[in-house]
This record gives sequence, C-alpha cells and structure tokens, in this order.
Amino acid sequence: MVVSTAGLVRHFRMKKTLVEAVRGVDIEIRDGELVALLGPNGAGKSTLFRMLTTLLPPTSGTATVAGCDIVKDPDGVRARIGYVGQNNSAGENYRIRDELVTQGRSHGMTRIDAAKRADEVLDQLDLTALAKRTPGTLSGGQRRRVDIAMGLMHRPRLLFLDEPSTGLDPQSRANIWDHILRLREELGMTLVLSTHYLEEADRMAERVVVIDHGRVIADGTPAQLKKDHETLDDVFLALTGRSIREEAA
Ligand SMILES: Nc1ncnc2c1ncn2[C@@H]1O[C@H](COP(=O)(O)OP(=O)(O)OP(=O)(O)O)[C@@H](O)[C@H]1O
Repeated sequence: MVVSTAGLVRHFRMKKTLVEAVRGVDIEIRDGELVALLGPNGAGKSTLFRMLTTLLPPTSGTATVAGCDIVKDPDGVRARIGYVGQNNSAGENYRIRDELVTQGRSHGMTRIDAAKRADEVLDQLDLTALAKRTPGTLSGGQRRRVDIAMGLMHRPRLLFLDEPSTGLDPQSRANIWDHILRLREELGMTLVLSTHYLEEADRMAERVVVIDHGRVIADGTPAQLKKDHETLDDVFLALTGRSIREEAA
C-alpha cells in the first residue's frame, strides 16, 4: 500500500468549541491508483490531505505514506510525495522556470539538475512557451498547471492534488484533467485528489472515496457505488439525506 491510515483523527479547538474535522479515517491506496476523495465543503478533505502530506499532525491515529510514518518520519514522506494545494502557486513576481529551479534546489538538486528537470516538467505540462512569464500574468488554468509542475520537480511517485479543478472554467478543467490522466498513464504515478465535482469523480477516477463529516461513508469504483443509483449524488443522498450538488453550489 502506498497510503495506509488507521483511525486518523484531527480536531481543531476554536475558542470553546471543538471542531472534529476528521473523525477516524481508515483508507488504503495501492500503487498506481487514481483515487478521488469526494465530499461537500467542510467534509474534511483538506484536513485529511494536510495530515497525509505532513503539514498538520494528527490528533490521533496513524498513517504511512510512501512507506514512511507521517509523524515519525515527515521528512521521508515529503521527499517521496508531491502536494498541490489550493492556491499554493509560485511567487507572483518570479519567472516560472526560476521558481521551478528554486523548488528543485530546495529538494537538494544541483543547479544543473534542477534546470534540466524544470525544462522536463515545463514540457510535460505544456508550459514551455510560458517559462519566462510570472504567475501573475497567467490564466487560472495555466497557474494550476504551474502548481502541478512545482509538485513534480523532485519526481515523486505519489501526488496529492487538493481540488485541482476548482474555480476553473469548463475548458480549463478539461485541460487539467488531460494532464492529470497523462501523469497516470505515461508515468504510472499514484494520484490522490479531492473534488466536490460529482461528474469529475464519476468520469475520471478509478476509485471514489466519499467523505462526509470527517468520515468515509463509501468507497469503491464509480460503477460499484452506483449499482443501485443513477448518479453519485443519488448515492450521497441515499447515504446522508442531503445532496452534494446543493452544498457545493
Ligand atoms: N485551522 C482550522 N481551525 C478550525 N477549524 C478548521 C481548521 N481547518 C479546518 N477546519 C474545519 O474543519 C472542517 C473540515 O474542513 P476541511 O477544509 O478539511 O474541509 P474540506 O472537505 O476540505 O472542504 P472544502 O471543500 O471547502 O475545502 C470544517 O468544519 C472547517 O471549518
């Protein structure tokens, strides 16, 4: 298993109230899978991602990611994974290629290796023509591709993408998906992404893990999940009495 969690919990204390963002998650993800975590806003997807990528320690429970324990060996996890967060793009005023080189250097690459690798990822994400531009001059979809390029610099085998298509117009969303699927097909990467777009999870993911109120409430291929229903929203409605579509709107 490339990701394995047991009873993962994360609470936040807000003044006197306790927010139970993640309430005991057990997930196993195999090498090479393309998994979508689907859930409405506030379901706990980002919190789960931030724990798996070692940005946030769990309140309790354990997880190993790419063979390393997230609490005991966070450096090991970070060396082996890429993380594309929401809006964590490169600095506004630096050229994209320079940002990528800096990213590579922060992973311990020599300047020459980082420059070579930057050219490779620019090519993979169709960004070569934009290499000298700054993120501030790019469209939303182009910026998202830069975010992905940043996450790929150190050649991780496992990439976490937090809502990679949120906020993009339909054409840019389709384009981002083309690139995500290419990473899967051409490089055989394991991809774990979160989304609240039902249709995307349904059409693109091999496996969908449905999260609600900090818990996994369903887990399977889209076809398995929909065996008694027409759409994934019907599945969510049957399980919770609510519609993701309405909550995401
Ligand atoms: N730093 C924090 N302090 C307090 N509460 C938090 C914090 N981060 C997240 N939460 C709360 O934890 C719950 C889960 O949030 P999270 O961002 O993980 O959900 P999500 O499924 O990623 O939602 P979205 O799709 O909107 O990003 C929410 O109730 C949120 O308000």
